Formats: sequence, C-alpha cells, structure tokens
Amino acid sequence: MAPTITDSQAHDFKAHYDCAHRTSLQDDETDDAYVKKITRYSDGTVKLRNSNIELMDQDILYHLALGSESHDLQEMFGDVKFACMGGTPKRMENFAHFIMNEIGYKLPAGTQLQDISAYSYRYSMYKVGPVLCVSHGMGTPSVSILMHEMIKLMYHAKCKDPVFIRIGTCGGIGVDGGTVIITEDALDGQLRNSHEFTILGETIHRPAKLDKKLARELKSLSSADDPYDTIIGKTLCTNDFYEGQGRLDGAFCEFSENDKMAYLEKLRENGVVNIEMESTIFAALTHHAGIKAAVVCVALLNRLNGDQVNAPKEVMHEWQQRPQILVSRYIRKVLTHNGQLKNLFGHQGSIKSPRRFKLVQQESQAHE
Ligand SMILES: O=P(O)(O)O[C@H]1O[C@H](CO)[C@@H](O)[C@H]1O
Ligand SMILES: O=c1cc[nH]c(=O)[nH]1
Repeated sequence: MAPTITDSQAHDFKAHYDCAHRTSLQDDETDDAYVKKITRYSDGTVKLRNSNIELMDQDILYHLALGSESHDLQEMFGDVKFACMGGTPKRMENFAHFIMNEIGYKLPAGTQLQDISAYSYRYSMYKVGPVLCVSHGMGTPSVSILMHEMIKLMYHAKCKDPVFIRIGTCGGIGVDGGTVIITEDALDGQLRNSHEFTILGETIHRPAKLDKKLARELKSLSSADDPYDTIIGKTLCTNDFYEGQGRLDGAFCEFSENDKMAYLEKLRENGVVNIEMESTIFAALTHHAGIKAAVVCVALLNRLNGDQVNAPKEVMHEWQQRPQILVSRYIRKVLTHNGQLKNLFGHQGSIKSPRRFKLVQQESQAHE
C-alpha cells in the first residue's frame, strides 16, 4: 500500500530537506551533533531520516533481493558492525573469505558462504558474522542506489553504530602503483567537498564528509613491515574513467597531453593523491545518515606516468588485497577491543602468519 503522508510528516521532510540546503551555513560541530541526533535512537540503532518508511506495510529492498516482510532482517543482519563495499562481486567474495579467516569466524558445519543478493542480479552480498561484504558496481548512481538500501537495511535490522568502508582501486597522482590511499576528503569534478544531487528538479549539495578519526586510525594500522606505502590524502571522484579523469586513451579525446598534465598538476597542488568514481556519494550519503565511513583504495598506476592500466594480472590481484589487509586489521582491532574475537588464538590461520601473529600480540598487549 502506498504511504499516506500527513502534513506534519511533510513538514518533517521539509525540515530535513532544508537542512541539506543549510549545512554550508552551519559549523561542522553543529552539523555533526544535529545529524547524530536525528539518525540514532538512544541505544545506538540506526534511525532513518524518512518517516515514510515507518508507514509502509513492507519495504522491499529491490536491488538487494531482500524485504522487511519477506525476510527477518533483524535476525539475519542485527549483528552487523561493518559493511565493507567495493566495485566487483569477486573482490567482495574474496574479502569475505579473507576476513572469515582473519577474525576466526566459523560457518555452521556443512554450510558455505553464499551470495545473499544473488537473485537481484545486481549486487552481491556476503555475510561473515559482524562483517557484510557487498559489491557496489561502478560510478555514483550505482553506489547511490546501494547506499539507500544498505542504510535502510541497517535500520530494519536494528544495527548499532555500523561502520561503512569502501575498499576500492584508483589511479594515483604522484604515487606508485600498489600504494594504499585512505581518503581524507572526497572532492567532486569541480574540487568541491560535496556531492551534487538533483531532487525534484532542484540541485542540492550534501557535504562529502568522511570520518577523519577513522581515517587516522586506519593509517595507524599500516605497518613499517608492509612492503608498500599507506598514505592519507584527498580523492577526486569523477563520473567517468576516460575523459572525466583526463585520459588520452578513451574513444574520444579533445584535449592535448599538455592540457592533461596541467590538470593533473592542478589536482596535485590541491592535495589530491588519487582519482576514483564513488567517494563523494559514499561520503555524502553515509554522512547524511550519521554513519561513520572511510574509503581505502589501492592505486593501480601513477597517472603522472600514463593512462593505461597495464600491470600484470597477478600483480594487480596482490595490490587489491592491500586495502583488505588494512581494513581487516581495523575490524580485528575493534572486535578484540569489544571482546568479540575470543576464538582467534584457537584458529589455525592466525597462528600461521607471522605478521598477523605479531599484530595480534600487539593488540592483546595493548588491551591487557
Ligand atoms: O575498484 P573499484 O571499487 O571498482 O573502483 C574503481 O574502479 C572503477 C574503474 O575501473 C571505478 O568504479 C573506480 O572507482
Ligand atoms: O585510474 C583509475 C584506476 C582505477 N579506477 C579509477 O577510477 N581510475
């Protein structure tokens, strides 16, 4: 049944809508406190900024092949603490297997990981205890649809203070392929720290804010033993991989190599260290929902040296594991801190890897 919206709910909607226009006038702290107030219940569970949903008999999360009536979402997802997302289904399936080993999670006997959203034929979703691993496709429209449904999923499931992390790939600016980059600020094609939406024919901007503390915490989990650099910097989010990222090798190119290099230099002068295609929408919608979020990508090339992604497949496969390793350290740290990683030492996989073992030792000492 379609929801009926009362005047007071419409007023509520308008207040929230006005807030989206107003945020640039507010200082960050007021904005953060306001967002927190309207996006959390007192027990930390996610509160939606859309009262229409409560009035609906059921909410179908169409692109996830889930629904609030057809599935017991609280039973299925109520324990989720981390929602990790990345472009491809295969990367997220690999991450699900990787994190399962890293946190010592054991599936019930006789079962194996399954793609929960397989029948959507859109996104893939795997659940490993408190960790959801979801593919988001390419570009901001694809991520936008997923984020609406993921945020509603967190609400229906009554998840407490979930953290969203994008695990991606990017082009580096002045950094070597294989470098791990944590986004400090996500900028749109015009270097604005916001995402532009067209709603009811009107243009609005929502701040593309990520959690700075989380970014620093992730950075602190990089290790001097890692055979690659992990850095923090600004990320440019574009609507295209070719002309939109100043590549000379698309089907069309109406600018010169000099124009391209001048543009990349301008980005560098503005503190931009990488280019990808989802960070502004990811940051804007998580911030609007009061959800702590981070973006961690690995550079597949240094764009100052060229445009083609030509590293060997095996090399790129190894590079793509690097953001996953960093994120898994964070997840293990939080779970250890919360006393939820009790089985770790009993789990063979953890004892086998010296680096992982060292980290576990450090963590347990830090919490003694
Ligand atoms: O590696 P993922 O997460 O797919 O992200 C990057 O790769 C895609 C382009 O190849 C874009 O979606 C870009 O953001
Ligand atoms: O150059 C690159 C590489 C990966 N992803 C992008 O969006 N750009």
